[in-house]
Amino acid sequence: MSMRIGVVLMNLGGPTHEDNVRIFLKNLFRDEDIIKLGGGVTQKAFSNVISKFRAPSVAEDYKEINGCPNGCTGNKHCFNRKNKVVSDCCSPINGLTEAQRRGLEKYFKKIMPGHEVKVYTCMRYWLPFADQVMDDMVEDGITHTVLMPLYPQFSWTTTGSSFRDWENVVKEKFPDGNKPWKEFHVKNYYHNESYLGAINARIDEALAEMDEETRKKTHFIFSAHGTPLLEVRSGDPYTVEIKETMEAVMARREEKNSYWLSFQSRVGPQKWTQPNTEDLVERHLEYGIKNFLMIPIAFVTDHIETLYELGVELVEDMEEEGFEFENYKVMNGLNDHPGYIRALAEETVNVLKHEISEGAVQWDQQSDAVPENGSARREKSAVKT
Ligand SMILES: C=CC1=C(C)c2cc3[nH]c(cc4nc(cc5[nH]c(cc1n2)c(C)c5CCC(=O)O)C(CCC(=O)O)=C4C)c(C)c3C=C
Ligand SMILES: [Fe+2]
Repeated sequence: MSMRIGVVLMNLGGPTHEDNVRIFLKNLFRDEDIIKLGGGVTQKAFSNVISKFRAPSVAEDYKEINGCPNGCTGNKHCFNRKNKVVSDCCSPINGLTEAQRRGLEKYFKKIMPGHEVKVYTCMRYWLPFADQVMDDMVEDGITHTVLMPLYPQFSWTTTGSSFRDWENVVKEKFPDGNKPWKEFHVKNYYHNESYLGAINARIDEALAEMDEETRKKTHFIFSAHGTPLLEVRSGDPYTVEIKETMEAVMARREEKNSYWLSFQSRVGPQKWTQPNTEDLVERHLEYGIKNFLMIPIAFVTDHIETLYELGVELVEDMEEEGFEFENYKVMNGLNDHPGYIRALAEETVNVLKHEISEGAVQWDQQSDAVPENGSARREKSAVKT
């Protein structure tokens, strides 16, 4: 049987319509990897109540940053696409993850012309779920599966949760342990040079829109989704990996702007990782610093946390408190940046290195992440070209 590779891009997903914001949140709060209530009836009751309570205000935020204004760009399982609904309340994470899927599939056609590589998206809290993805893969005759988290840093709350969910569905679908493919996992890839290069290219794009004087006085705020401190104490590597990512990005820049790390999107009463992004910006403003480049560091697409929380809410909150910015910019998400797509391809090839013959991959030099005149240095690729 010839080899058919399936790469599964695992992400969180987001609601595609106002009517499913509540169900999306219910799915999220029911996940015992994210809210540690042990599953069972307590967790179920909690997720019912909290999702009902939270949905109306979260729906308003999604409306503000709607990712589906001209018809749905999401995956083939998208509820809107099937019913030809143009939603005014769709998370951009859906369409942008689909763009990454298409970008990677196209890239594989170029670099592995002798192999069939299909790319799928698999969302944890909204369509398509693992169950649907596996049906598609069986239909496509996949023989080798690579589980590729769209989280460069490992956390049990994100990648860990997606892997666990996948494994549960595999057990249900193939109870005799006879799944029709060999499976490979990518745990994290924050050291990947193409990934780091893509972040630096996005930083350069943002700086290129400023005059030199503004550029020099711009402070970089690397903002990551926080986690409860309890996660860190119980050994979740995410926070350390986030810090290492930031240092690796900065180590590759020739011009060193002042830079800081903070955490956003706190949910619930528990203590979360510190400092909080809004508090850190406020502290800078109090010192008279008024120029910021916000760098969403744990996220690989634009979505509610970057576009709304950083792009709208933070500025409104600071201005309400009487602060003024001279220049405030949020870096664009990596989305389908060629460097990020290449990183995903490199990590896929790396876990399959014992399965594919030498010379099967023809790396494409032109899709390198960093433009010649970028201020970031390009390091040698981690994977031989
Ligand atoms: C990228 C890393 C992420 C980590 C780590 C993470 C942990 C984490 N998240 C919640 C609760 C919520 N997260 C929500 C949205 C959301 N979370 C991430 C990423 C991480 N979460 C993304 C990319 C998104 C946005 C999805 C989109 O549609 O745009 C939400 C829903 C929104 C809201 O109600 O505010 C919740 C809730 C916890 C509790 C947690 C760690 C324990
Ligand atoms: Fe989250």
